Amino acid sequence: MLLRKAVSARCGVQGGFSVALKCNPRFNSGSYVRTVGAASLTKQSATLHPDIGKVLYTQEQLEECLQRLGSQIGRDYADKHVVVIGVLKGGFMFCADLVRHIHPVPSIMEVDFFKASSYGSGMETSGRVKLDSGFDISSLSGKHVLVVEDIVDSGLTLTNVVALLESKGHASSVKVCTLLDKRARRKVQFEADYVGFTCPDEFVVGFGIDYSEMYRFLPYIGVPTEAAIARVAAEADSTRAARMRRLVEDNEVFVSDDERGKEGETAQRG
Ligand SMILES: O=P(O)(O)OC[C@H]1O[C@H](OP(=O)(O)OP(=O)(O)O)[C@H](O)[C@@H]1O
Ligand code: HPA
Repeated sequence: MLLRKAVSARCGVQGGFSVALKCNPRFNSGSYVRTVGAASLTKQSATLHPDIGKVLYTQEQLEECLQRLGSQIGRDYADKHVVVIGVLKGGFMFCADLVRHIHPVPSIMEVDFFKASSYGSGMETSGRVKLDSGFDISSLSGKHVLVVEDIVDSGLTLTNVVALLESKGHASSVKVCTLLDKRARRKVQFEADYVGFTCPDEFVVGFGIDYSEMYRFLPYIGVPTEAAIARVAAEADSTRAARMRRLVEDNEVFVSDDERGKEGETAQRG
């Protein structure tokens, strides 16, 4: 029989983000169990990452949001055959959590992922959206598609994704659920069907959302400090520059003076 001796611990992070945790000593090195709600809090939830200056949405707020969206979507798709498509990479965590909260469960619910990327390693959209060519669009025919995204910013990614699914997918319907809607940044008009939070015009990370591939793992959403942004940009620059130098030294690529200039320009933008 398991010895269930729960030890309460109170942990706090910036901005009143404070949660009561229970730690089961049987699983020693800090296996935390949440005192309320269904999802488990990890040790990370209780500790603010040093690169994060401000938490915008705590794990508890995200949990409430998942429950709200899960009920809305469950109601709307109750008797339908739905294919939930998470947009990679940023949508991986939100999509995985969302499907577990959809209630009632639709008649048939498939889950798939689709790679779309436009930000490269920087903080500004490149405006060019690369869509994954390996995805079998014909499999969507006659089904209801729900695209799940972490954030709508300029609106370019989802405009392209939805246009592609509508023109080539022959789905019965295509709707979009986004965790964050940063309306102030729109470059094209785009309205999501389900929105978690309307997000302020700040560069956010966490819960799947990255800056130069960093911070996707955070269980909350926050804003990185200026020092962290500068450090990560410098690291990305030196990695890119080192890769370029290696390729040139190994004679694997010929880089024209023009291209060297562009590389420098990209590096400055981070
Ligand atoms: O509305 P938009 O301006 O198009 O921005 C939104 C997109 O930007 C981010 O993806 P990113 O290109 O950074 O790729 P990732 O998902 O692999 O992180 C995010 O995950 C969205 O897909
Ligand atoms: O605020 C953001 N953070 C990270 N990636 C993004 N892609 C669009 N907006 C953002």
